[in-house]
Amino acid sequence: MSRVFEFLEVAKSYFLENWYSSKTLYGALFVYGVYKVVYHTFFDQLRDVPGDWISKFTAYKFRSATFSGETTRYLQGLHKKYGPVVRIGPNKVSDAKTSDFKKVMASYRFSKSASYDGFALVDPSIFSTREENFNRERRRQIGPAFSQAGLDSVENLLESICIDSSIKKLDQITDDGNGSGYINYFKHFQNVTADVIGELAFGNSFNATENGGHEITDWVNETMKVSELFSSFPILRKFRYVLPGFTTKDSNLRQFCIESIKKRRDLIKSGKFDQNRIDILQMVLSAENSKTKQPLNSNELVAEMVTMLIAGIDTTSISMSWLVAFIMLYPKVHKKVVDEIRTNFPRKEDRITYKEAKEKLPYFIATVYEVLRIRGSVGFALSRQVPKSGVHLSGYDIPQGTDVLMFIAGAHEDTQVWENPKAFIPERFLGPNAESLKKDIVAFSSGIRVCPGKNLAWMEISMTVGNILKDFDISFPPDSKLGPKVLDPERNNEPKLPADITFGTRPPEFPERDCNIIITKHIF
Ligand code: HEM
Repeated sequence: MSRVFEFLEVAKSYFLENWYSSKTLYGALFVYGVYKVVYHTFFDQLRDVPGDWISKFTAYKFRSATFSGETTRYLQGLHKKYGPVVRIGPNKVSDAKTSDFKKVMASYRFSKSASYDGFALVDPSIFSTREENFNRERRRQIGPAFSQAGLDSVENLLESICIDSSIKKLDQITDDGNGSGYINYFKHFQNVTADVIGELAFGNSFNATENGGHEITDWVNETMKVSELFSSFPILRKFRYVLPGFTTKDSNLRQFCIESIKKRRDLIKSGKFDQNRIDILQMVLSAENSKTKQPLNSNELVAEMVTMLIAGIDTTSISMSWLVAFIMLYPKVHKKVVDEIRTNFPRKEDRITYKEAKEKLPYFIATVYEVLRIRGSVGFALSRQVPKSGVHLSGYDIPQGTDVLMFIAGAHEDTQVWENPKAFIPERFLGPNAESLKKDIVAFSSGIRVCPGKNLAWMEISMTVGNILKDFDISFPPDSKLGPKVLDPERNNEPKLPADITFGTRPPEFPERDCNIIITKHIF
């Protein structure tokens, strides 16, 4: 044994003394370079997939776009240049074809990629797991909270947040300002959706709408920043248990989850819990781990609760924000939406529920669809691993093990599906093809891992925005840098939109600058 160590020592000192002066290193690098060029030219199975030359060797450009919030623009640019399937790394392609999207998402054969590991610094959850059985189990356990029966059981709660608290807050602001006042709609919507998730996944509203915010949104943002860092630089995951702030183990967020679980358990024990209420918290508390046959332990519970915060708050509030942004920038659409709402709901005391919006407000619903298409709230591409059999996507054979990134914003510009995809045209969802086009919206993904919160999100969006447009006139402040007449040459001289940034979701980049509006009480 000691001989082996002796040999290693000698080899080590030889290397340390000679590596810089020796030609060996340069020789080795040269041979490696030649090997790489020959390999990528003749043998690489992705060699025919178009893309920037450098992407054969490194995903650096994609990673740096991800890190700087430019993923959506970077991928859009590549697809414009190279077509529906583009290489973005030695082992990665991005795909912007709707039919490919549906094919890949249809089954568990394409599992989520390793980039989902460590999501939100919690244990695997319904969202981050890459295992079919785990995901199936969680979807079965939590699913009832998102079913029609589940949503019906919390409908009153949802109305009290998305209609009553929201309108009450805005009434206060306009009352203080003699009939009109300023709001930041981005912040307001974030508060409303946080309160919804507070009720459903934590058992109590966070009262963010009433109080103008709740620290939970800051905790979530902090957690997500570190989580994004891990996704861009996976090596950092190895340090997560030794560096402060790199785990939720002792965080405020975790503590908050544990306290909420305790409160719900106490409520159940005291017999005061409404047994008819089927909400997310109740579903995770009554779930059991199929291996241990035990209820979920605290790490598993925290993982699901934190996941719901992240999956449910910003996605929905950002969609509401883009909806308001587009409506305000397109006066004809604005007028049509408001006329439709106020004709069907002519009194202050009328309340627009989701059911009524679907029945009576086709133009408003079409506008929501068009906003989900043209500016969905999820900006990143959903990464999946190609299985053993490989896959044929838009004319390219993609081999096993490749990460295919299914690009939502790209699919929403697929010219085989969407006529004039860059233009904002709600009417496309009222024409003869409307029903089939609705099925081509992949904002909530599609297939086996489609967003379970889709119907909940639709309820929140229609109730919150619909009722605001009924009760208030909205307009740009005089000093606004945006407006229907401020045109953007890069959008074919359509109105300039608030700048956007992608870190998973795709919110306005400067909401404190671009999302301030004046609201004025409508006189009924
Ligand atoms: C407009 C609002 C929303 C949008 C655009 C949206 C979009 C998406 C997308 C694109 C996915 C697929 C992600 C992937 O495969 O990587 C997803 C998954 C998911 N969403 Fe949503 N979502 C929204 C609202 C919600 C809400 C309100 C909740 C719950 C409170 C929720 C819970 C989830 C969960 C748990 C998953 C993971 C499902 C799985 O992997 O099996 N989402 N969502």
